[in-house]
Amino acid sequence: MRKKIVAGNWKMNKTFAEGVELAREVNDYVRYKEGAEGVLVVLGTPFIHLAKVAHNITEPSIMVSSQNCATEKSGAYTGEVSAEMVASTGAKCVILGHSERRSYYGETSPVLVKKVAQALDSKLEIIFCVGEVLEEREAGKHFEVVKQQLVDGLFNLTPEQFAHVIIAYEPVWAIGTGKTATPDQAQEMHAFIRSVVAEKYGQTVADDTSILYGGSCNAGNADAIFSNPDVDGGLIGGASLKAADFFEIIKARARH
Ligand SMILES: O=C(CO)COP(=O)(O)O
Repeated sequence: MRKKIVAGNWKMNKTFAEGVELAREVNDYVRYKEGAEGVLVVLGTPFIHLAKVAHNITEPSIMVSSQNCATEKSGAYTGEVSAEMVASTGAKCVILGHSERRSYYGETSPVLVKKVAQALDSKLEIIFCVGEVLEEREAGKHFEVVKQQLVDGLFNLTPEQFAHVIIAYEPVWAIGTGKTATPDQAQEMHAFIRSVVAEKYGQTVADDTSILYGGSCNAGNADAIFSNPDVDGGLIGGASLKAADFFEIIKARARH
């Protein structure tokens, strides 16, 4: 179902104690302060924080997520963490296909297809990231690139499986750079993504799909980005690392 979502991707930040404290603060904001009504909040923590954070969260509107999972269920894969293990912590979601994983760890679409299958097998929701690099945008290839990432990574799914996917559009040139896409650029790409989903799965499924924007989204620009009809929320990196900043973004999502 299409939802208003604000997801934090902590990336490789926060010691265990710091992460547990940040999650507690976010939980308290959502619980005791006004303004987060109707927003699904996701906390994308490092693996080692998952069990404790999932255990501590009291608010049903907060979902705990990992930032990756393995391509296999179990076995001799030193250093890997499976979707089944993630689910066993109480986490309900996994972020897959982030551009940092695609570029630094060689995650190609065939790898992502396996990870998506594992996540679905373990009943995890999936935040699936797509987005073009600067050269691709400058060459006018951004629509083509994003469509190919969707087709190659997700479109082997049945409509029932696809219902567990949230799409995050993250233009790589906007991630961690302070250079956000303009609200018009975000809307244009989100509408395009929805049309590509509609072509494959039909308009009803497309209308039910949540599409998040990510890339230098913060309390100052969230209102403008979230006011677009095809932007259902945000995937937030740097600005998710302080509870007060993150809560401002949650409130901005709730307002629109
Ligand atoms: O990559 C992102 C979220 O997944 C965005 O990161 P920033 O919000 O730090 O630009």
